[in-house]
Amino acid sequence: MQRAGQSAHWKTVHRHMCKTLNKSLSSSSFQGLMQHERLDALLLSHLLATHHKFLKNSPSPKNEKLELLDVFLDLLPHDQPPATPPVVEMNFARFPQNTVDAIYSRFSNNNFVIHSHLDQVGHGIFPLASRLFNHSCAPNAIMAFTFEDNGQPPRMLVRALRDIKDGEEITVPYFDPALPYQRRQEICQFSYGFVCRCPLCEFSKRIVPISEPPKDEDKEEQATFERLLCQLAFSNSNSATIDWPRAPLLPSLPGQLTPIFHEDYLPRLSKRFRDAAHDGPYDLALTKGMALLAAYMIIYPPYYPQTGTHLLELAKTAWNMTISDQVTKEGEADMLKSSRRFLELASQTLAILGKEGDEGYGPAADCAALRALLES
Ligand SMILES: C[S@@+](CC[C@H](N)C(=O)[O-])C[C@H]1O[C@@H](n2cnc3c(N)ncnc32)[C@H](O)[C@@H]1O
Repeated sequence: MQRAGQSAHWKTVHRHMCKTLNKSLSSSSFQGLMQHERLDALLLSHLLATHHKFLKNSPSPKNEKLELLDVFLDLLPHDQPPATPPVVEMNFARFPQNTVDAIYSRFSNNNFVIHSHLDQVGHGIFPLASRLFNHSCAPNAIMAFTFEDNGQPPRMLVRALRDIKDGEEITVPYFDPALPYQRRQEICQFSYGFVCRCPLCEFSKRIVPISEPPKDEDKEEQATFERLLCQLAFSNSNSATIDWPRAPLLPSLPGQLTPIFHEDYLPRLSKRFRDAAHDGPYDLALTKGMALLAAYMIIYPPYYPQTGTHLLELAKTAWNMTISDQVTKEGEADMLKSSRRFLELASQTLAILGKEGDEGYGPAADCAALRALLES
């Protein structure tokens, strides 16, 4: 059944693209595009090939594919899409520029990144979501995706991160809100054609240019910085009793801590955490991991998926500490409590994202495996 479907699809659409595809993909104009523009070029060309085929052969308004294209063309266009849309060369005459422009101006504006456990796996248009959900870097909901193993496209689910009041707008993140401010504004402006005025962007706008974070060589300055960060995010220093902040932390962020928004800060800190969590020493991993968790609690809303996956890594690191030779008997009991608490918060958080298609692997399975170890 699936094979027959694929072969029909090839006849209708792929043959228009594929004969010239290899030549096109190796051309200097295609190679000069950014990674996401290449993906857009392929998707856009596919859409144009579909449009071409069905308009040419079946102009009846009852045609299902044409109706889908009508839905697509009814979406909000980008005011000023790039002058030259990226298009892969195809096996038929050039499209009229106004057709390409009409499609492209709706294309990037309504594209969503499809992810599985936060790894980007593609782009997609979901017409209902495209009509309903605006972006915020301080969203009250997230998008999750489910993947069925039956050749059907992924399904998008929108899940609330907290109670949403009657009449309050439901907003989702179109990209990772922890990206540097300038990068976030570029994506909003160039891909979607708007200026983001969410609380995180309004705050970020006031603190540019952002001062440099303490350097790795400045151990003392760095330790003071991380202590301050944890004091702001956690009401006490005991990792076994940490919780989500009761109110947003951003408004009370002192000036000394604004370097957490510097473009180098999060990538450097998460690398130091990952390296130490992998190779040890685990006490260093926990110090860096707590500082990173504190930064996430300031930047992301509570129960945000990225914080959930980090909490899971912290739970694993605390468990590894208990079975290492770095810990005393008393310290071991404390680390077990911390690991349980990290795992509890991680499980609550990742439950909101859901399984994203996995069975037997992925964060849900990791949580179950660690829970079994902690209960043994
Ligand atoms: C996926 S659509 C969202 C639904 C759209 N507002 C509609 O009415 O069809 C994306 C477009 O909505 C607008 N948009 C999304 N988030 C916005 C925001 N935070 N501020 C202003 N405009 C926004 C932009 O025009 C963007 O290109």
